[in-house]
Formats: sequence, structure tokens, C-alpha cells
Amino acid sequence: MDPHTPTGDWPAPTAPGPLDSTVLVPGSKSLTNRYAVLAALATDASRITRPLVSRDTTLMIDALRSLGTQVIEEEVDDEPSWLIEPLALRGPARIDCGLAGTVMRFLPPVAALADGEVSFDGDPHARNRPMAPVLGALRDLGVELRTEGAEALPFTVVANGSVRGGTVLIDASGSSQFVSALLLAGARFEQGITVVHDGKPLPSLPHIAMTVEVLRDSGVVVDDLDANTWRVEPSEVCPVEVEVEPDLSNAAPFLSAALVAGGSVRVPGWPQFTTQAGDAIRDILDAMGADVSLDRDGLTVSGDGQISAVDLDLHDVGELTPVVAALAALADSPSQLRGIAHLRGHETDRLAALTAELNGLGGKVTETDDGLRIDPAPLHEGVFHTYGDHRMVMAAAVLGLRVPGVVVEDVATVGKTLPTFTRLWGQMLGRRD
Ligand SMILES: O=C(O)C1=C[C@@H](OP(=O)(O)O)[C@@H](O)[C@H](O)C1
Ligand SMILES: C=C(OP(=O)(O)O)C(=O)O
Repeated sequence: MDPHTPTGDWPAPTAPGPLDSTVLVPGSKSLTNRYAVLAALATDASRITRPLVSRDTTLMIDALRSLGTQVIEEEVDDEPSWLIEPLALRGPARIDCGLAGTVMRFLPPVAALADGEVSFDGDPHARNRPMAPVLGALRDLGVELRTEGAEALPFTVVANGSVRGGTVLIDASGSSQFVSALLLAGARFEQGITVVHDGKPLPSLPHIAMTVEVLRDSGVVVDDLDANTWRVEPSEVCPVEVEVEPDLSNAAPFLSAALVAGGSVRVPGWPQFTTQAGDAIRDILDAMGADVSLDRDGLTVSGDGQISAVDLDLHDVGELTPVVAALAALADSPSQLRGIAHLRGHETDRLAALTAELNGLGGKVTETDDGLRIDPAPLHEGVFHTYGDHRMVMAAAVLGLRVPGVVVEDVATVGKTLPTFTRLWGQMLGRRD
């Protein structure tokens, strides 16, 4: 945990006036945890520069260590840098997934390659997050698993050092991570893996594109030409030397601040090309009235305090929902956010949580089958509960810029992906504390 992160309740600061700030956003969670997994499966040591250091990524490297991987955490030029040395994967091991979807979904197929028993558990709410498609697929591939009844955490992978591989049919409409998980480890299965999705449309497709991209960067052959089918050929996984892009979803609350407070916020290092789903924040903020410009120096968002309502399908970018919902609550007319039923299985039921907390501040939010309808209403002070969800903290901070007296309960929960959030937020607002 960042030594500057407050614990307990945090009074969200109001904006002092128009902003003129530059925010250095730490590395992407999704990229960091994919690189870490592939580094553990590779033939030699990998170097990951500017990884995200947060609860989710620490849980990931701790889990890989418990499976036998060596991870050396260093600082190079004041930036974090990891040297990951793959060693034989072995049990017995106990893996704490916390509330991290990437740990609970990506690691069971990796554990299946270990020799010995590997047990998985996490935070109390993690037991409610969907897991069945990954566990069912592993069973179909001949992996022995022990559950406590439900196809969910806690469970144990009884691994014997190899996985046959082959074709699996899954319903991944609940989370793209089910597909990513099987693809990430698939090259190390004897027959590789073919994953076929059958069900309602898959959410978060950019995250699967990211998985395919990092696999190809590691020399793995992936065929993704047919919709809903992915083929990973069996092969070695090559080590990589990579620098992690800033986390574009974590950049969203800072960029949104320019729209709420007026003025400009810049995020240096914004990639020109990326598979990060959070890149969609550029178009979203543009649609909400911001001026958005991307150049070699990074992304700049400028606003004048006016926020336009939107009707958006966020199926691909569910991660952005809490912050976009906060903006919509401050907009000039009703907004509709669609395509995000799967957010009910995220860190918390995000549709219920956003409805309850925005309405608790006087908002007029209605939960729909697949999203939220947000009518503007005058907001007032109050406690914003966060349900262990980092993005609820970020949403509350955005509201607090305009609404005096928003108190964010359990602010440290933001450490899931951004332990430095309150410090960066204060710096953005020109505060010295
Ligand atoms: O693979 C990943 O890194 C992620 C995939 C998405 O999950 P879902 O498909 O469950 O929405 C996203 O919301 C999550 O934050 C990270
Ligand atoms: C859904 C998210 O996380 P996870 O990787 O735990 O699914 C998120 O970060 O918004």
C-alpha cells in the first residue's frame, strides 16, 4: 500500500477552479498481469519495466512465486522494474486471489501445469464472482479439480505437471477473462487449445485482443480469424522485455476531472495504438463535450464544466462505467448506459452499487436489464460506499469535484489498481498535503 494512501473515510476534495495539470498514470493492470503470467510460462527470464504495482498485481506475482517462479522487484530510474525468472511450476501452493479477476481466472490454467495441488481462495466477495466456464473447461481438458460444491472459489487444482489441451466450448458471456485465461496458458498444453464461445455476445472484446497481442509478442501462434473461436498452437513461450503502457482506464477519472472542473488535464505516454479498452475514454469524453487531443506528448482533455448527456453501449469497456456514470450524473440531461449486464459479476454488482450510491446523494438513477438510466438531479453531501471496488472510489472522487461533502468510505480499496490515487488526485488539484 502506498504510504500516502489514507485509510478509512476520505473527504473528496472539491475542485479549486479550472485545472491545468499533468498526471503520470502508472502502468496497466491488464498488461502487467498478462506479461507476468507469460513470463512465468516462458523459456527464460523476462524484464517488465513500469509494471503496475498495486494489490491486483502484487497478488499475481505472489501467486506466481508460490508456484515456483522467481520475481525480483527492483527500481530502475525511480520506476518499478521486475525481473521474472521462470522455474518449474510446482505445488503444493495456496493462491490468494483477493478480488482480482485476472488472478482468479488467469491462474487456474497455469496451476494445472504445475506438479502438485494448488488451492485458490480470495476475499469474501470473490466467492461470488463467476468462475464456472474456466473450471468446466479445465475439467473437459482432463484436469482434476476439487470444489466445495459451487463452481466458484474456493477450489483446488490437483495438477500433475501437464495438460492435454484440445478444444473447449464455453459460454464466456459473463467475462472475457474466461477466454483470456485459457489462451494465456494454452501454448503450454500438449495439443495447444481451441476455445469456442457459445452464448450471448462476449463482453470486453478489446481485452481478448490484448491477450492475443501479448501472446504473439511472446512468439506464440494464435488464430483469431473466426468470431468466437481462438486457436493457440502448442509452442514454447519466448521471454519478453517490455515497458508497460499507462493504465488508460485508471487515467479516466483524471481526464474526466477536466470536464467537471473545466481547464485541462494531460496524461503523458498515451499510446498511439493500443489494445487497452480504456482508450475508448477519448471518444466518450469527446461525446460528453470535452476537447480531446492526442499527440506525441500524450493525451490532453479540456472542458468548460458543461457535461453533455450520452447514450452509450459500454459492452467493450465495462471498466469505464463507474466514472462515466459519475459524469452522467452531473450532465445536462438524461443519459443511458447500455450493454453492461455483466458488471453484476465484477468487484461488486456495479449496477446495483452505482444506483444505490448515486441515489444516496440525491441522484435519479434507475437500473435497467443491461445498464443504467441516469437522470440529472441536484446532488448533495453524503457518504459514498465503495464495496471493495476501486472504481467506485474513482467515481466518487469525480462527483466530489463538484458536490461538496462527498465522503468516500474505505478509500484504501482503490489500491486494487491504483494505491497512489489520492496523492495523484491531490496533485492534480494543486494541493500540497
Ligand atoms: O482481462 C482483463 O484484464 C480484464 C477484462 C475485463 O473483464 P470482463 O470481461 O469480466 O469485464 C475487464 O473488465 C477487467 O477489468 C480486466
Ligand atoms: C472488472 C475489473 O477488474 P477484474 O480484473 O478484477 O475483473 C476492473 O478493474 O474494473
